[in-house]
Amino acid sequence: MVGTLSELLQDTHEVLEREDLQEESTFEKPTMQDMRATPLQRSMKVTLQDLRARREAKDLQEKKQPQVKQEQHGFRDRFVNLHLLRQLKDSKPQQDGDISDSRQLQKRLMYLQKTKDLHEQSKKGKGQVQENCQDHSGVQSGLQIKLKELQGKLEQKEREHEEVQRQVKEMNSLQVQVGGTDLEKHRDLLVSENDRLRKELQLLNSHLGTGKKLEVEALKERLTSMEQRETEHKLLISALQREVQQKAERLAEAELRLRDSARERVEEEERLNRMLREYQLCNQPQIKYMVKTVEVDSAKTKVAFGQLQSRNVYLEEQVDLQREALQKMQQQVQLDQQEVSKLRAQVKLYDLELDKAQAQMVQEYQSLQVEKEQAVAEAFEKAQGEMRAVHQSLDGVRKNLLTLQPALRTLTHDYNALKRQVRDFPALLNEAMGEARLEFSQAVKHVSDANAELLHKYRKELHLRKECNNQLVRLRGNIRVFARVRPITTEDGVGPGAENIVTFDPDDDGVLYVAQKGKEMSFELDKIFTPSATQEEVFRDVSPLITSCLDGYSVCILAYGQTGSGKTYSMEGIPSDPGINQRALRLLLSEVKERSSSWEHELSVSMVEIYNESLRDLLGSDPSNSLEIKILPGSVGELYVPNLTQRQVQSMEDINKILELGHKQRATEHTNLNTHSSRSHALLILTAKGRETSTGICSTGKLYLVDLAGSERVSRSGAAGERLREAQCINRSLSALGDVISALRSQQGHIPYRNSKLTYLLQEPLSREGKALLLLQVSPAEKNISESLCSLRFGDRVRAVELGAPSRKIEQPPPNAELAESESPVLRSTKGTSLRRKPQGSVRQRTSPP
Ligand SMILES: Nc1ncnc2c1ncn2[C@@H]1O[C@H](COP(=O)(O)OP(=O)(O)OP(=O)(O)O)[C@@H](O)[C@H]1O
Repeated sequence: MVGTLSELLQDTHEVLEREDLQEESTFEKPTMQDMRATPLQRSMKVTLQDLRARREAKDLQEKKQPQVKQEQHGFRDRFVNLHLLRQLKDSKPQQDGDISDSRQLQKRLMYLQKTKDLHEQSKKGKGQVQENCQDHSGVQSGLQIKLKELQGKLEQKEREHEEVQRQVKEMNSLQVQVGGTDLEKHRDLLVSENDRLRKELQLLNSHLGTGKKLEVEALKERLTSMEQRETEHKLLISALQREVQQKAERLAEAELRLRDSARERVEEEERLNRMLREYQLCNQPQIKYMVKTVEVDSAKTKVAFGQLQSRNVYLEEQVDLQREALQKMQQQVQLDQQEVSKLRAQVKLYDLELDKAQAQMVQEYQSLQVEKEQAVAEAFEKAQGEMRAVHQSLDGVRKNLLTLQPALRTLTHDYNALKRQVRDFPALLNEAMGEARLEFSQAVKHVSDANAELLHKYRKELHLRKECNNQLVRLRGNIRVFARVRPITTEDGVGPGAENIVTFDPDDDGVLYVAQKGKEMSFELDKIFTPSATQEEVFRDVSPLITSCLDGYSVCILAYGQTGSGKTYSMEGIPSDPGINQRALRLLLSEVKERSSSWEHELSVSMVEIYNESLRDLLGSDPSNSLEIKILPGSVGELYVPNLTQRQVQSMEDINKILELGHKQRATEHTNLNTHSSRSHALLILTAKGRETSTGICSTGKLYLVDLAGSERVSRSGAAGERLREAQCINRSLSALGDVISALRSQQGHIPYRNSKLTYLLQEPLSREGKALLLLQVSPAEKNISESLCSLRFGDRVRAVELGAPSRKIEQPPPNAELAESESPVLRSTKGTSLRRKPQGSVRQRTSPP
């Protein structure tokens, strides 16, 4: 039994080790499937492993059952052997009372021995069951206590065994005293058998002692690990409980047999008593002697027997107690069995679920396998196709390579050559760049030289063209048209309206551009003065015309333009920078001086104003007097202005006084457009009478310097009342001027000079006998664009007018010069200037202009 328990523990140890290994193998080496499995699959797998472990534990228990059965068979065999031995002993006939006593004693001894063995077996089985229960319930302390109790019981049994041995020795001594026969031989055999059994018992006891110690140590060692694996041990508990149940059954069977043997013992005693009585009846004397002896001995034996009986009763009580414990254990076992059945049912459920999960997993695995195989097959086919394509392209590439190799060689050759060229390229490039730069600079220089030369030639040609044009203009008698563009002033204000819209051609001083609504209009005139042109520059260009009056020409310079365009600035100028009027007088004075060696000149100046179509003498004592223009009596349409003041000028002082007086008397009024806007036409009329000292030829030239009134529209000036009338008069006179120009341009037979005082007064210079220059004053501001364009268009029309070759007015000296002088209207009167008179002897000589 001890060996069986050790083996059982060993098996348990091995099972646990196997489980450890399985756990290690399960948890340390997850397969690829585990890694790919879903959480449900993993949990199912864990459950499956748990169930497998439980099933293995169950299998182990089932394996243990044959061992237990084998042990049961061993017990049974031993019991049968003892029973046969007892029968064998019993089958020997008792020859005498001593033998019968000894047999009875031996029977008793055997009975006691059997009882002891059975008790020990039951005790061992019970102890084993208890140990197993304690072991598998995991209650170590209880196990140790039970172990100690068992050890105590074992010691007690050993003491009882020693007591029995002592009684046996006493029986042996009694037997020696009785003497030996065949029965004694049987008795010796029984004794020797008894000794052998005792030795076996001692051996078993020693095994039990050492085995128990080893088991306790092993159990202590295993206790920690068994606590950790409580769940797995429960399975073992159930298995062991089953084993306990079987052992309990076996114990019950042994008890039955024990009862049978007790009954047989009673029957045997009765049979022996009966035989003894019969024997006493047959052999009375011997029996008598023997009875005595037996009686003597029987008394002692009876005492021993009584003791043994009391002992037996005690043992039976113990057996009953053990039986009760056994019944409790059986109940516990039944409960455990119920638990086991529940667990089995659960296990079956788990098995079913496991089977289902396995089936599902297998199905999934198969479907996945199929998908995988399909995917692999498709990928394989695709890869094969791609491989084929790659092979084909590779073949093509190989062929191309073979064909391209010569080309590659040539390309390599070319590449090397190109590489060399590239290497040499920077040097070549630098060289070429240097040469190119040199050539380019030379070419640029050449071109710039050529350009400069061309420009020079162009300018020269332009100048010549101008000269020719001027010559032509002179020959044709065209009215020359100059334009002067004033700069932007503070009076133009700020903003878009004050933007400059006039630009110029840098190479041609006769072209001007006006930008209107994104378009650019060009105007070609005889000369254009930019805003930067000075009074001196303007005067320089008009001075030849001015000096021609000393030669007997009638010359007029008209400043035309809208209010504020700079007419007065150009004609009068400012004190620090005088205009054409003062400069002209100064020039004429200097010319007169220059020509004084051959010519005697007399310069006289008149200043008139045409205001509201009335002619007023600005140098007269009463400028408000209106003068009339009349035809000189006795002349052919020669005009003169009666009572017009003429002042001779011989010096700069005279000029300044005259101009100051005239300026002071000029009517100026405020308007919206110009704070000092001239509301009248102002005319400075210079008469240059000359006589050539050597020939006596006289010349009369006239210079009309006209500062016209503003040409703006009435609505724009905001005029009303008196101002409106002024504006209407101004416009009417300017309109008359335009009509005269148009008539002249179209070379009409009738020129409407008399339509206004202005044109009437300017009849001579605006006729074929005079020279005229129109100085257009232009405002560059965007807000004045319409007036500027009107002025420029007017200038365009004027420019087309051909007056014809001008004529000098010279007079041959009369035979009686004194008389002639006294009768000359020019020299005779300072009052009443003769504008045109043809006295006898005077001629108008057409000459080329100087
Ligand atoms: N070339 C110029 N350089 C500098 N300032 C100029 C120039 N032309 C005109 N101005 C200035 O423009 C303003 C108007 O000029 P100005 O009085 O001569 O105009 P206007 O045509 O005579 O006007 P109105 O017809 O009303 O008499 C003046 O202040 C004048 O000094």
